[in-house]
Amino acid sequence: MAVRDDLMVQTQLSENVFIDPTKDAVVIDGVSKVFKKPRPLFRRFFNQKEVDGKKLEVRAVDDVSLTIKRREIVGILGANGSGKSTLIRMLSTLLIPDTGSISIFGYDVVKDERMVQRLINRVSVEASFFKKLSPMENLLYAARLYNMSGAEAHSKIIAILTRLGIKSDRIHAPLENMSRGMQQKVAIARAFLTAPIVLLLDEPTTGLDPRSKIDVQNFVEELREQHDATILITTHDMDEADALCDRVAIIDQGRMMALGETGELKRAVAALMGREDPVTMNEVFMHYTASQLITEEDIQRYGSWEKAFEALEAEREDEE
Ligand SMILES: Nc1ncnc2c1ncn2[C@@H]1O[C@H](COP(=O)(O)OP(=O)(O)OP(=O)(O)O)[C@@H](O)[C@H]1O
Repeated sequence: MAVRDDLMVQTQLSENVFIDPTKDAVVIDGVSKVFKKPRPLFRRFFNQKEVDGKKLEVRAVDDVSLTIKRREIVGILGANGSGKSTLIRMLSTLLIPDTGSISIFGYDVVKDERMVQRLINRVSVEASFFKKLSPMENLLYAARLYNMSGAEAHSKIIAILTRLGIKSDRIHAPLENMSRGMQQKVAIARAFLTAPIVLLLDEPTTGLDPRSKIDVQNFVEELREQHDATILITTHDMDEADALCDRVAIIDQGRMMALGETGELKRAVAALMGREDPVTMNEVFMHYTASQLITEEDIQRYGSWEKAFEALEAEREDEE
């Protein structure tokens, strides 16, 4: 009887893949990841933590906590090297957190690695493909790995690639002849093919032209509507974050600096800047990733938010 009750709250997604849809899709709890920088052998021998005053460790992700509900689209925003990809890699079981825990629908990324791998799908620019083969051949290969029948896969592949704006003559031509942006679309198509439960998109629209960007963004929204997908997306494009994400997390040097709906964050930063109109997402980003958070005191001291920002950034550059 207990087993039956259990099954009632579980949804079977495919063979041996069950989720409890009432659980949070992603729970990141106090996660950190430190990388060691390469150092000369004799320094390793003496276990030095610094060389010429420079740290030999990078705290890529520093005590990050974030809970994402099913069907949410959450953006991870941060400058180059702020730790976005490291976080995504830990979510997708490619890296193990040093401290803290991550679960996907209650499955732990370390203990239940195999189940997590079935629930998530990561798209990144480093996607691996057989470059001599066409998009169709590459995607049929991927579909076979997911036990999809050839006929079902074929029609789905045509629909997705067409939807992403890839012309039919390109679908059967070698991938190596396609531009980087086009290849990225094929990587996105591969993730969409299997209608993942949790989709991790690592800078999916970087390098795409404006129309292609919109194609991808619309498709991401469709995926949520039609398949109840939960989507975590890293991007440098603030307009994209604004248009697509229910909430954004801003990270800087591995630390979570802000989390909230874009409108909420815009109003909060506008209030701090003493402005009536909401500020732009670019301004929100600049505010939370400035060398230090700009406080009301700073604004009074320097005369305006902009002047305080410039002064504090100049201080940071001097220190570096
Ligand atoms: N395998 C690794 N070994 C050592 N250091 C690493 C490794 N991977 C990442 N780092 C360092 O960790 C920090 C965070 O890197 P990460 O790639 O997560 O940043 P990011 O926000 O994704 O950057 P970008 O926007 O440029 O892709 C950087 O300082 C980077 O140099």
